[in-house]
Amino acid sequence: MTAGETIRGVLELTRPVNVIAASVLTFIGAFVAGGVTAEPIAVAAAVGATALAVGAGNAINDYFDREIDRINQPDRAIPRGAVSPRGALAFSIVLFLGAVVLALTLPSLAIAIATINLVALVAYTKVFKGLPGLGNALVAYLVGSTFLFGAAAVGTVGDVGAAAVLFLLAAVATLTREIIKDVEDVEGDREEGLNTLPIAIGERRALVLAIALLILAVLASPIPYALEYFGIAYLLVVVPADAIMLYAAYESFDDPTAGQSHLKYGMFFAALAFIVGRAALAVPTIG
Ligand SMILES: CC(C)=CCC/C(C)=C/CC/C(C)=C/CC/C(C)=C/COC[C@H](O)COP(=O)(O)O
Ligand SMILES: CC(C)=CCC/C(C)=C/CC/C(C)=C/CC/C(C)=C/COP(=O)(O)OP(=O)(O)O
Ligand SMILES: [Mg+2]
Repeated sequence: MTAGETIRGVLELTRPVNVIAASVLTFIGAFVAGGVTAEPIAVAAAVGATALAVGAGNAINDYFDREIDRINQPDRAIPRGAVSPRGALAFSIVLFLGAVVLALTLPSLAIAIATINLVALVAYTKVFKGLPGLGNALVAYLVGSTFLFGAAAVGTVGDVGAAAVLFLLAAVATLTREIIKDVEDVEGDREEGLNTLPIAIGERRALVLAIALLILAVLASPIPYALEYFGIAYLLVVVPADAIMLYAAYESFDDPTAGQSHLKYGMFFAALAFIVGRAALAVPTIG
């Protein structure tokens, strides 16, 4: 294994796309709370803590999942031999420590959220992942919590309503995708004795539950506009995002791999709608 292959493997452990996406969500939380210009250092610390925490959580997940991934995802860094299990664990610990250092510079509510999240990230794979629906719900909470964390980092959760609505929309959409991902991973999860939701209630029932949850989130997606948290530009972006997410969930009945992947694109597009919607409020002509 060359040094370049090892470095690529280590970076891969963090799942950099998710690191960037989750960091953007934390920034949106601070943005919606109106604190980005007032508290730029705190926003930077919160975004940095999120990035390190997500990288750490993904790396420790791959460390604990190394045997499952030999079945489900053999091309991942540890099963393909690019990174040793011990190396992955050590890397994760360093990232977790960095997240703690940055989080400790923030207000107490943000520190409390970070503490809960960091413990959850360590515990997820070994404690919650194999419990039907609970592991999915924990990941959904973690994604949604970024909005609360960003708002808390700037010293105010602002209008709690705005952060709470974004929390719920992101959490429910993530819960849908996590269930679909578990349908995709049924073979390896069953080999490892994990009692995930699709294994507990059946793959089709799990997919029906997943799409039902997403429909609820899509029906609720105009709320940020209706409550005037976001401008009309939000609707122009979130409606196509909703369509992509609904199609992806429907697609999952035949192809959960394609469905969960396309659902992620729709979710990222929805996150863009949050940014555009809030920015539009600052420009009265397109508010
Ligand atoms: C209806 C509506 C408007 C919903 C809002 C949807 C929204 C904005 C969701 C946020 C999704 C997002 C940007 C998440 C950040 C990326 C992330 C950390 C996802 C969770 O990762 C766990 C996942 O199991 C990792 O698997 P994979 O993505 O395949 O590596
Ligand atoms: C705000 C702070 C301090 C932290 C935020 C933490 C966030 C946003 C976490 C997002 C979710 C995340 C990174 C979870 C880590 C565990 C993980 C990778 C779950 C999914 O893994 P598996 O269920 O094993 O499925 P795959 O490994 O096949 O993707
Ligand atoms: Mg895993």
